[in-house]
Amino acid sequence: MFTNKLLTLVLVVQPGRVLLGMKKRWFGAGKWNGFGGKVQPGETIEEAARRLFLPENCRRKVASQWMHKIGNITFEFIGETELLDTHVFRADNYNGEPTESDEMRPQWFDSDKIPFGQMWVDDILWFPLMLQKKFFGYFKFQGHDLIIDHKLEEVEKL
Ligand SMILES: Nc1nc(NC2CC2)cc(N2CCOCC2)n1
Repeated sequence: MFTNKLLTLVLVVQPGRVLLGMKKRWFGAGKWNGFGGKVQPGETIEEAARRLFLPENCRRKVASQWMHKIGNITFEFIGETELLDTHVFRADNYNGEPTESDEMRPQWFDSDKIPFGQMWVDDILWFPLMLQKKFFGYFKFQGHDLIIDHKLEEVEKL
């Protein structure tokens, strides 16, 4: 019997570069990743993605279509009953200046120099899809560094 934890992940992709953040604490600390986290009770997945990515003073200024959903990845960890149901968005029209927070230290990376060695091990598998398509993914992990099984499927609609 599994329970689902709803999570968001926002990637800012611009011509030739991707914005990532160095996670400074808690789950995934020490890894580069997109921006996101837990969906709170009473908010939609999209509202959570905005809240977790946009600083409070910018939220009103950014139109709702500033991001679009491009993926949904389910992570299972052997021996654990909670699945991470992660909803992935791209925010290509974001032209703000990313600022460091308690959680994340932002940095731009050339698209051909993504630091996969310092990221979750699944990222190298789905990032190429994220740049072009929409996709469903499923990853079964043993611990946090070993992928036992995975599926990736490009889709027209999520
Ligand atoms: N890129 C990435 N890869 C993940 N892999 C699974 C842990 C093994 C999780 C994850 N996030 C989960 C937490 O919320 C942000 C995104 N983000």
